[in-house]
Amino acid sequence: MSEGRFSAADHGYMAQALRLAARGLYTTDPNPRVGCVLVRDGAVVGEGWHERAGEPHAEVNALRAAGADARGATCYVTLEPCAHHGLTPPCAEALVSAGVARVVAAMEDPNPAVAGQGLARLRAAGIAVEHGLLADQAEALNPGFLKRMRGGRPYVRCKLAMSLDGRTAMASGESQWITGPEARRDVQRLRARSSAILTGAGTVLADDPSFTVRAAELGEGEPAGGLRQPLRVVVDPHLSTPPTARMLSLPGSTLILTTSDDTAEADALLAAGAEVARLPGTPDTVDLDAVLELLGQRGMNEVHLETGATLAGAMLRAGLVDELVVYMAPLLLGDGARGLFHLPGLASMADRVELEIVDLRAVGRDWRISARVATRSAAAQS
Ligand SMILES: Nc1nc(O)c(N)c(N[C@@H]2O[C@H](COP(=O)(O)O)[C@@H](O)[C@H]2O)n1
Repeated sequence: MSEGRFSAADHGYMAQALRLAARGLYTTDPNPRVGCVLVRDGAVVGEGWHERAGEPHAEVNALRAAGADARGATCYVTLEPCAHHGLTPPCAEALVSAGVARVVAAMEDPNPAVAGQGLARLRAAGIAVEHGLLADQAEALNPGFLKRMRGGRPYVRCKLAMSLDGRTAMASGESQWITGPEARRDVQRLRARSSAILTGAGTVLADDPSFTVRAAELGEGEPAGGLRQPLRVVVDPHLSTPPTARMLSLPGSTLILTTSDDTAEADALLAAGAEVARLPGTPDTVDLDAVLELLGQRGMNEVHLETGATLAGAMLRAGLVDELVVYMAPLLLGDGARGLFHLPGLASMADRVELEIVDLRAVGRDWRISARVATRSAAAQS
């Protein structure tokens, strides 16, 4: 739907609502990031954003701020107001009760519990309702929530760091530190916005990573209410993660996904604080479709894939990666050093993986390249 029918003032207020929504970037999971602005007689009378699941939605926070001034106001909201009773009551009812005159939503909510019913409820109450203003920006705020609501699976962002000659580590495996401190801080932001960090047992064995979000490195101050730690998920067909792995003793939870039925190893991991789940696959591989299916069922929106060339290559080949974020450092690591993806069987140009670079920027002394991958579901639609 064309955005041309909206005024410059409409655009400005929706842009303000989008900025408010972004304040929930690290905190709203598994809920979407949503912002709301109430305007009456050319003045903002209330604004709000959704901060945390179980707490008031953006519209309710804006209505509370506006009080009686909400009557006759226009509500600019970045996602269709909800119509259902979830953890909180329906926002559409609250907007009707407050007497708002017009609602402009950036986009419809694909949550099957909402899906147009919020807008319909407002229209039924005689409120002027429009949607489709700055919809692309609203969509970009919540890639994981929207993908999960539409298809049940999370959005997968694969983070990689490489030298200018495309290497991730020396042949010996030595890899610390390819990128500079600014890029590492940027990675903390990617982790902090994610529901889960997905890795392979090979990475756990080689690097003993912590995979935590650390307030001191995030560089944005700790959100009120504390930092949310993404769920750490290890793809581990042989249950080779040691119970002494560093991540098991750090804040947050760890889920080990395996095809092994070795109960002694599973019990040792359980005793160390991990959760162990069995999935389909072979003795040497966990079915990666089943991994994403499970994470979607568990309400994971954005999955941050931080792993070695084997799992990264398998995810890419299976069409399960939505976005690559590659940090390129001004270094040459030379022959014999390791590459980004293990892609066996990619033999001819017909097998190539197509990417679309959507953003390129300097991060400290490094470059960050963000690229969209043609995923299996997108390829099937084209
Ligand atoms: N329009 C709108 N504004 C917000 O601030 C929201 N958080 C949502 N979320 C939608 O409602 C569902 C969550 O409802 P509860 O918090 O459990 O009541 C979420 O799945 C979205 O569909 N919408």
